[in-house]
Amino acid sequence: MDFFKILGAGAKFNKERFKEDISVFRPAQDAEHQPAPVVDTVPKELDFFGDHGRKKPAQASAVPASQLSGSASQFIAKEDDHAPFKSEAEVAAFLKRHRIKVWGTDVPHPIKSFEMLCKEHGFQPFVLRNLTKFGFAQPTPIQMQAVPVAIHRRDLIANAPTGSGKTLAFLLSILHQVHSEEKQGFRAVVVSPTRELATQIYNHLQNLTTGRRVRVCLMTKASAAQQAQDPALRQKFDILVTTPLRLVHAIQSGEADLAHVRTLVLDEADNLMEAGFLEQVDEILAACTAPGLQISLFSATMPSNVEQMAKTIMKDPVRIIVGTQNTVTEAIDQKLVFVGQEEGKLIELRNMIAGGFKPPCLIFVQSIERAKELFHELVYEGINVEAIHSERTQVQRNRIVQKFRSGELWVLICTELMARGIDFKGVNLVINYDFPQTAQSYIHRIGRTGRAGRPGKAITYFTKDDAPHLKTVVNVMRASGCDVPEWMLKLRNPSKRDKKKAKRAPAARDAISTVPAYDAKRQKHKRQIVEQSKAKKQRLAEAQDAADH
Ligand SMILES: Nc1ncnc2c1ncn2[C@@H]1O[C@H](COP(=O)(O)OP(=O)(O)OP(=O)(O)O)[C@@H](O)[C@H]1O
Repeated sequence: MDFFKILGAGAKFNKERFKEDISVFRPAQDAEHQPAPVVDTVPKELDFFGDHGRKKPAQASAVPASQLSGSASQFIAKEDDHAPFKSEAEVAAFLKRHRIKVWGTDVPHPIKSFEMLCKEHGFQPFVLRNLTKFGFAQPTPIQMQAVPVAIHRRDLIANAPTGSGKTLAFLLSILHQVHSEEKQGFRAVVVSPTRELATQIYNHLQNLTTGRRVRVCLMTKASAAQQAQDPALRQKFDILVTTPLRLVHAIQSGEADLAHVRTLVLDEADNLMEAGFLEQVDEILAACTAPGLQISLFSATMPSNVEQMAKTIMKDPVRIIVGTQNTVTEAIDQKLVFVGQEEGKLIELRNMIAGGFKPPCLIFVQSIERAKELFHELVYEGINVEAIHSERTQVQRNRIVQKFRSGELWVLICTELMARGIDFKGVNLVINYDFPQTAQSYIHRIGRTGRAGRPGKAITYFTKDDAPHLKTVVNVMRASGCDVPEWMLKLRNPSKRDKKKAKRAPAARDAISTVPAYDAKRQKHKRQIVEQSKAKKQRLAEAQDAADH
């Protein structure tokens, strides 16, 4: 038990040590003068995704650190920012400076600025206008390299940290492709794992197409039904944003026709290529029958087996990695907190709330049931708290997301549903109330904070039952530049079997409750009855709403 007490000291992030990592998600001018990267291959002990020994990319040549040191002028656009590259050596130095690594044949040169999109790549002026209008002044490193690769219609595997601007990277290349008014129906499709993320991508796209007749469809039950009734409507859309299941239903029922699709983007690709989604992705690929389909995969995590699988559906892909693969941005202050037993978590959380904390805050738990339990514990704490999970209706989910975005909600309890891709600006704190089941889950969950260069904090609670899996998170912390105590590094990595088991099902845990077990059971039963009746009322109200419209 003493051993675990020591763990309570946690591990702290060393900001000084890895401060150059911030360049991987800041727009270009921030990154311009960051020091050259030190790590090009993943050390064996940190190789939790099995990528050890990957060769260095050909393009990255050494640049003297003296040429890269920062100064106040790094925030001022330089004259030659819009000028084409003069030599391959200049390209290599540029890539190195921005911690961009590229693999592939005949890789197109990166862009130095958004202006280059119009000057060199034939983008229409409205794109630049809208980028400026919505505050995108300079490309981030992933945008610098992924956009030219995709507009040259090369298949692409893009791996960059959470919050580093991957969405804009794939949306810009789609806009380049669909600017003509062909009206053939969907020419580009973006698939993302959740409705929330699809909605966010759709909204982003709406902003970027302001003032243009590019028609974007967010596929919902209602929009699919509309298109089923009026096939002519389908012809009017250029870009489709959807989740896999919704799209497969639409394909099977004839509501969606992907015969003219020339660009397919899988966002959170490693998630989409996991068991639950893989069949659906196969079906979507089979429905894209146009010759020369270009496929792009984007994610902050890309395990090597997924990458191997992806390559079987791609032609001569270009692979881009920004920063060190499968790590977390330096902007996030990561901490592990030992809480003893399950009930220690609630004590720790209440202490933190009583001591004052800086909202907005996201709290991740491992199941819907636990999200409900924690909500009932926190609802009387005097903080504005809500819980979001897949049992809430879509209307409720939209309303909660909107309230959290507006600051009306301070604390949002969520399941894995919200772990990927969701961009809440300014989340200050992520708490892993339940220990994440995989390294990917940890990276994506805590990646909801520390986005676009903003600072953030992540706290992960662990009990003595989580100890065998502790090393999974320790490895990510270490690879991201945290100072982790020596003894933590000496912990054994979980075995392959343990990893598989953890991935398959979350750990068994006592209910989240401050009342004795028997009372808790009775309270839970009462709560279930109240919730069922509330849900019924909500469904009736929504049905009534729909009928009124
Ligand atoms: N060039 C840019 N300049 C300034 N802000 C940007 C730029 N590109 C993107 N952003 C902002 O950065 C934030 C994160 O972007 P985005 O959601 O695309 O991250 P991501 O890399 O897809 O993260 P995740 O892996 O979590 O999905 C967003 O708020 C976005 O508006």
